[in-house]
Amino acid sequence: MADNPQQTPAPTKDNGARKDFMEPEDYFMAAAVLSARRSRDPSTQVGACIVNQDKKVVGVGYNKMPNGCEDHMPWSRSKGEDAAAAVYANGGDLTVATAAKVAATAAETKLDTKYIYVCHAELNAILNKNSADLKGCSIYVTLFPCNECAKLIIQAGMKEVIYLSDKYNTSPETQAAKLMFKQAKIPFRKFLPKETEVVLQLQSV
Ligand SMILES: Nc1ccn([C@H]2C[C@H](O)[C@@H](COP(=O)(O)O)O2)c(=O)n1
Repeated sequence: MADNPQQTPAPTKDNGARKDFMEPEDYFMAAAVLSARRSRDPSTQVGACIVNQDKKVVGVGYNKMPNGCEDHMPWSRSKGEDAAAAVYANGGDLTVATAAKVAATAAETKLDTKYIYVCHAELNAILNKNSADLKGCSIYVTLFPCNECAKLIIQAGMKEVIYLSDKYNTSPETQAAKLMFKQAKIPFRKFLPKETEVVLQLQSV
């Protein structure tokens, strides 16, 4: 050891430290998954956790309506789907449901769906940051970023994206995001957990 001061000394004996502690990456993705649980979105809860080069969490976020708008904005995915669901719920037949869906879709305006209002998890994590900037940070996300979030991630100077789900991989938003990450040389990779499940005890232990 004295020969090479750069080398980290190997532990000489077992110091009694716990061996089954959570790996850093599992912890960061778990923080994203837990943040997602805060979302009121009825179909997809998304969480994000930003980590700096010292492996410190510097921001978390989840998909939510803008502050003050939570109780007023629609969570519908499409007006047509809602109309059809309502007809089904009332015991209506498929023909009526289909007709309702077609009519509603034709008349649909974006103002009736969540997409135009909701703030994505990544945006909120970025805005919640507790550091001056996010240069060189990694972002752990439960769903692959869309094109708009990709722009934010790139412009913030983040260095990598680690994602859990890529369920919208054929959408133009995801494809555009991947194209931009590749051009900007920001690697993205699917998260591979060491632990596949984290159980939290919220009562006193
Ligand atoms: N990277 C992403 C992608 C989507 N979101 C949000 C936006 C919506 O609230 C929800 C997706 O809803 P769906 O189309 O699955 O009903 O997820 C996000 O925060 N970050």
